[in-house]
Amino acid sequence: MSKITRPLRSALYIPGSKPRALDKARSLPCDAIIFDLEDAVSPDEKSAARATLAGALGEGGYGARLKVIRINALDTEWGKDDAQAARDMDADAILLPKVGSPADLEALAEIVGDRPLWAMMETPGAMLNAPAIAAHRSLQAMVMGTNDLAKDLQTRFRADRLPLMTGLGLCVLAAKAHGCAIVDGVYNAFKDDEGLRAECDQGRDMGFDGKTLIHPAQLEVANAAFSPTEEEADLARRQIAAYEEVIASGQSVAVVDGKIVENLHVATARETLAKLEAIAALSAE
Ligand SMILES: CC(C)(COP(=O)(O)OP(=O)(O)OC[C@H]1O[C@@H](n2cnc3c(N)ncnc32)[C@H](O)[C@@H]1OP(=O)(O)O)[C@@H](O)C(=O)NCCC(=O)NCCSC(=O)C[C@H](O)C(=O)O
Ligand SMILES: [Mg+2]
Repeated sequence: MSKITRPLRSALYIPGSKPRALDKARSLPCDAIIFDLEDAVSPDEKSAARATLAGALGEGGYGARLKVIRINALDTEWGKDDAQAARDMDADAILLPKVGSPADLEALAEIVGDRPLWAMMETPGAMLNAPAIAAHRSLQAMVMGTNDLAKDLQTRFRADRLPLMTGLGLCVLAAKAHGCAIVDGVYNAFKDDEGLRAECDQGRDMGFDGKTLIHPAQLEVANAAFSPTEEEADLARRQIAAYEEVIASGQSVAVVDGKIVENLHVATARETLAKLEAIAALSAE
């Protein structure tokens, strides 16, 4: 069971320094907003961005969207001030970049208390320490930082992300083992819908809950890719019905479309329908 039960199909980064984008986000169809104080904000704008973000969150208006603040790492000149400021802002979680071990999360927890934490998974060390990071008591979600990971691994870009697969897989395993949500990395070419769709589909197939995004134009593709399809919903309903029928007749295995359906498949089918309901509830707000 995941520590976050609401949909996380789309998590849009918004530079904390851009009032227009901060305002626009109040009407965008994203499941989560990552208010960024790190890479999307230049060094000379860092402290002004902190104040701008505090103002925007104080004003509110972000509705049911999950609000996450990405601070700078604690070993930077801005990290501690960011953490103290974020502690007092109206947000659902604080996202720490460049997490290397649970000690990094512990250092943040010392400043922000029991606020829920998210971790950027974006270094080779983080991939190797993923299970220990996922086990931290305050951690609710992992976010892949595929740009930083590719940089540290000195990989070349490949559409199939083969060089990143080991890291992505390790983080998915660690997150699932500890009930954390996990959101895939960004797709930099924000005008390339086909490339984005392919990467979202790959992430969905791997078990990611959703995708981090850098531009509003990417929302529709990600929301669709991480929503159950009509065919999946129809199959789920038929599996549940067929299984209930065989159980009533004293058996334990049904067959639907030539494939066996056991209690574990029914659990997945129920999750599919629950996810659809959660998405519908979000859209209705
Ligand atoms: C990529 C951008 C710099 C493009 O900006 P811009 O040229 O302004 O785009 P548009 O003119 O097409 O914008 C149209 C309108 O949409 C608003 N907008 C744009 N981006 C966003 C956004 N992210 N959230 C909300 N609203 C947004 C504009 O304000 C326009 O609005 P309006 O004028 O009212 O029509 C820009 O999109 C951008 O800065 N994106 C975010 C970049 C970012 O956050 N980067 C850091 C996160 S990624 C990362 O760090 C990766 C990770 O750590 C890793 O290691 O992989
Ligand atoms: Mg990064």
